[in-house]
Amino acid sequence: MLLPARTASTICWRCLAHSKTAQSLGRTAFSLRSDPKRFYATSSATGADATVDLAHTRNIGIIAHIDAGKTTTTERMLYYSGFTRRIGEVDEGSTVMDYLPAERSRGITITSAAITFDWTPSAPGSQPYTINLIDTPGHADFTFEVERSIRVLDGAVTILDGVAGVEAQTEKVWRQAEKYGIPRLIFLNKLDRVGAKFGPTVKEIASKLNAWPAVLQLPIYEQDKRGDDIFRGVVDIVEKRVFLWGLGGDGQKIDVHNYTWLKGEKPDLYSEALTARVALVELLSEHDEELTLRGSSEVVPVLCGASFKNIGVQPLLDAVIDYLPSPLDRPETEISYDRGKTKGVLNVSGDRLCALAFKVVNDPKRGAMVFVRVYSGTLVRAHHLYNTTLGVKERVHRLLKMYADDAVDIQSIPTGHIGHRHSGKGNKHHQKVSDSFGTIQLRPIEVPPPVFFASIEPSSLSEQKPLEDALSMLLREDPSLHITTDEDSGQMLISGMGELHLEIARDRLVGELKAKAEMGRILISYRETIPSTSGYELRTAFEKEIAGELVKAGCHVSHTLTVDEAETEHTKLPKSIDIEGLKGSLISGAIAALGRGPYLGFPMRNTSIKITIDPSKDYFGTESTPAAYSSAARLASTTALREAITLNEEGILMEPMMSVIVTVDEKDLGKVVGDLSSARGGHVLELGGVSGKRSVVATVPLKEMVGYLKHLRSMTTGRGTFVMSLLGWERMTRVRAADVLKDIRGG
Ligand SMILES: Nc1nc2c(ncn2[C@@H]2O[C@H](COP(=O)(O)OP(=O)(O)OP(=O)(O)O)[C@@H](O)[C@H]2O)c(=O)[nH]1
Repeated sequence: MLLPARTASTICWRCLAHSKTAQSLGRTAFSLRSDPKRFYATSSATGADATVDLAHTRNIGIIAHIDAGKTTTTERMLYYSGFTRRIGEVDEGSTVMDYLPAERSRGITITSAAITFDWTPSAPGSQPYTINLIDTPGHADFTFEVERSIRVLDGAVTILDGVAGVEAQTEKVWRQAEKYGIPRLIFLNKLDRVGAKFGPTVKEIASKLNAWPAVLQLPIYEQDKRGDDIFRGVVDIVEKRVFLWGLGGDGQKIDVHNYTWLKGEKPDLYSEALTARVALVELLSEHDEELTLRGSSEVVPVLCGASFKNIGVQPLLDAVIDYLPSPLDRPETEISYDRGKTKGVLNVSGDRLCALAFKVVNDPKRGAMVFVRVYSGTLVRAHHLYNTTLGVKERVHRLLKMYADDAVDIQSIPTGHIGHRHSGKGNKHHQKVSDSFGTIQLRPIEVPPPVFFASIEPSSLSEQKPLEDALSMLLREDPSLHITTDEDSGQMLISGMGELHLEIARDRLVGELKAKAEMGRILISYRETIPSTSGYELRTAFEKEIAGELVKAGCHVSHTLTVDEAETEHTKLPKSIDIEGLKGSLISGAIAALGRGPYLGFPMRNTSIKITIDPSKDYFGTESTPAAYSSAARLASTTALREAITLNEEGILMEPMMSVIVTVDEKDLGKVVGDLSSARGGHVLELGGVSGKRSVVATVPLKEMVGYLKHLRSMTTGRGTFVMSLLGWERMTRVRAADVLKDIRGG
């Protein structure tokens, strides 16, 4: 059987992208839609940018485990496309994509940067393509950042470290991309490193990523004078060509040979290439039809190279064009709506503007910038939009095309494109409009619960306001950071996904946002609950002078061990009472009490509060205000919860339990398993992996995982890696809880 010609194979691969069926959809932090009543008619106006040909556009992301080489590869892409004049290096802190000072100093990506550049594929007669690229972070603390970017992409390049293979965080981001139906291709990087293994890594792609690897290239090595293997280039299985890169150059000079050369120079590799081609043809013929029918199997193109040595990046860019879909190739986007009685799903299409604001970045020069992906219609400068999250009408002040931290003003962002909206001077001029749309959700993501926290304090009283402003800016950028203020002491607590997450938040607050503040020790964020035996009821009356007026309210509270929610129940209320308003006040009071547990001030879990009002016993005088009812509910709830835990202190603290995946060499497996299960109190659930590299899946309390990376490295001579994610909270024994108490109180 013959492999289809280049165009035919491209079409075949495109079918693959097409075949991704129903996409998940949902909630978003913020989505935009033109106000159809007034602005629909004009929203299809075009600017210069609206003419961009969608078939010649790719919206792609670069995803991988930490340090696989995402930024290094992206910097080469920018260089070969002519976008930059010199290659930025992670190790020198000179990259375009990692432009934040915190990123450059640590050599890691923290926030997804977006960039637009053109690439003309190497096939003769090719037209230029526009690539909108997002480089995502690899560290597990920033998984939320990856997810919110992935959901707006049409395709992703997954980078693997040729020595480490498929690492745990790669599996995680791979599954995230799968969730949103994003077609992927794989770039097997770092093949220049000693210990790089092409074949075993391809096998790992099949076993760990559950994908069918379609090997499109094979690596070529040459021996130097000392007999060491030097990575020189790739054999292109599809085009039947050989690409060799000059050593030490900028990667622009590529020697191209045909198979006759390969047969003469490297007969073994030649026969491997023939076998690989047969395997590729068989794989394609097996999956081409099936894929469209089943849509569940994944055939993934695999390419190889060494970005740092400037090898393999140009063919990778060609592959992005050939094998990843354009916005036109993607299934129609769906939005779900909920207007109370009517709920449903709509396809987004036509001229009507529908865009998703998927991220906010505070630019030191330009202020708040909103990343926007347009799904239908055209986003035009100076037009008005309806913000479905806030229920307000907004004017588009400026539109920009971003080049990492540089920007160019544009008139419009057409369907299928990613751009930036300058958010103007906040929302204060936005006009509230009646919400005829109800709740509209487009590709929702969940903000994960924080598991670490620290106190944060201004250096002086006068710095309080600037600190609060800086924090609100940081929170706008990163919804996985949370701020809570202790109502009694006024102390602010910042919480987030991990130690690194909070350390970086601190560095950015003090460095970039110039806040004069101190952050306390980073501690684990526990949860509180009530004893399993408790069933406590309390009636409370609230009487207080607020702004010179005496206000009164009362209610009756009971709580049970169930799920996290506050319930209210009211009977026989006088007609004059606004039940809905009252209910809201009581709920907000109860929620405030649940947000700050009575034991150590951590949020409550698995606790339900029931509030009942008896008009014959509780206050309903003119002195009763909503604020008074809210305070009464808070007071009653807190007191009832406090009473419950003094009756029985056992098991009222809950700790985060983590799902941990550790990857180690075979020889270190025993040590690592022993350490996890005995020293750290974990449960080892599964041992996996083959050919010398093994993985351990375990559940371990987060408390025991603090500082684990350092320990793992010392146990495994630096070769072990791990990722973890939150599994849930578990009640702590009295002994473990006592340790926590001691630690928090500094005893
Ligand atoms: N030998 C070798 N080193 C590489 C290669 N590609 C990247 N590196 C090095 O690997 C390290 C990590 O590279 P990055 O590009 O920062 O990796 P990343 O995936 O962007 O990392 P995060 O953004 O922090 O997740 C740097 O020291 C690079 O110089 C390669 O092909 N060969």
